[in-house]
Amino acid sequence: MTDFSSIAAFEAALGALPAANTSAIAAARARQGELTKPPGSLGRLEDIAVFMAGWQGTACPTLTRGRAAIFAGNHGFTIHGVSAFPASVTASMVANFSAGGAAINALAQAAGLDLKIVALELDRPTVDFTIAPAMHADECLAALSSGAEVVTPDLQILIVGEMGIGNTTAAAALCARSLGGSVAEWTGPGTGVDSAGIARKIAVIERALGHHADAPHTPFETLRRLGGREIAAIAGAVVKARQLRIPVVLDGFITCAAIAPLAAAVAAITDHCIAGHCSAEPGHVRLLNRLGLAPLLNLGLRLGEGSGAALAVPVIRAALAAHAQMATFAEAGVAGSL
Ligand SMILES: O=C(O)c1ccc[n+]([C@@H]2O[C@H](COP(=O)([O-])O)[C@@H](O)[C@H]2O)c1
Ligand SMILES: Cc1cc2nc[nH]c2cc1C
Repeated sequence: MTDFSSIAAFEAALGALPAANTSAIAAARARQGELTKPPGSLGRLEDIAVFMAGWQGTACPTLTRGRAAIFAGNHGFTIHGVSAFPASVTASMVANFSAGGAAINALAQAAGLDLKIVALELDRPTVDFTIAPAMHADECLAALSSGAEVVTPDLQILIVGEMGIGNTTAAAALCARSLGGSVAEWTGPGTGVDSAGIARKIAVIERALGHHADAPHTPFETLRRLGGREIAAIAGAVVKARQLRIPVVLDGFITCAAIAPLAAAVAAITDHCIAGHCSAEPGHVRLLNRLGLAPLLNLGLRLGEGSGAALAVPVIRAALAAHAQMATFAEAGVAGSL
């Protein structure tokens, strides 16, 4: 059984996003006001505890069952020389994930997360989007469903990450198409191309946007034409997580770009999302601003693999520990005001 077996099913899911539990939010906010600290002094930690309360539907949320889901895909437009690495690295890195040797293996373990790697037809790259849609509708639906399938109801948080040589080019195209602005504003070095490489990326994206200019501006059509399998899988996972009221931690530029087409149509799609970090890829800070998300960390990462999102999980867990374990003014006998 696939979750998104038709375009209508995906659009219906996007049109019926559940909201957080407002009474749990009010109870958690009230508890924050009673804890032994000046009001607001734990800054974002307070907001995180209240956010988690809203999605778990309880005043005192916990975080013991989290999953990092990393989606991998290959892109047809890599023939145009848009990455500092060959497309074969996508499959090689998937083997490295399976062997336990990648950054995300170490960081997921350090964060106490279950790690799930989903390689999406790496032997069959998407079509070069400068000449045709990257995916057929059924391929895009299959990718959306692959993302949804990793989201099980037992999870208390979902970390999304990706691996796909060339995918900063797809991400920039999605941002330009969904959010506007010049292609150059969304285009950066990715894995480390030089200024000539960035100029090549801009030219490739402009050709793609020109080719698809008359297509409908729906989330599905934008993902299908300009995205990739790993990108559509992330979109599917984020929507499925929302249906199950599971909060999502987004990683870098590509994971955020995966939801840009959704956010352009349904701004509330980010309500259950936390931006784990701000990537060094220059378009990411611009994209976070457009999505209305403030990143938890800013460590100069530009790796992908869900690395920055996994790093944010211990901060979220610490926010819940403070929320659950601190004494109230009444319990500690501390004066709560003048
Ligand atoms: O997460 C990010 O912001 C990020 C920024 C730059 C590169 N990446 C990773 O590098 C790959 C894409 O870079 P590129 O140069 O091949 O487009 C892909 O596997 C991403 O996971 C990821
Ligand atoms: C080695 C390597 C590891 C990666 N992890 C995510 N994107 C990547 C790109 C490269 C090139």
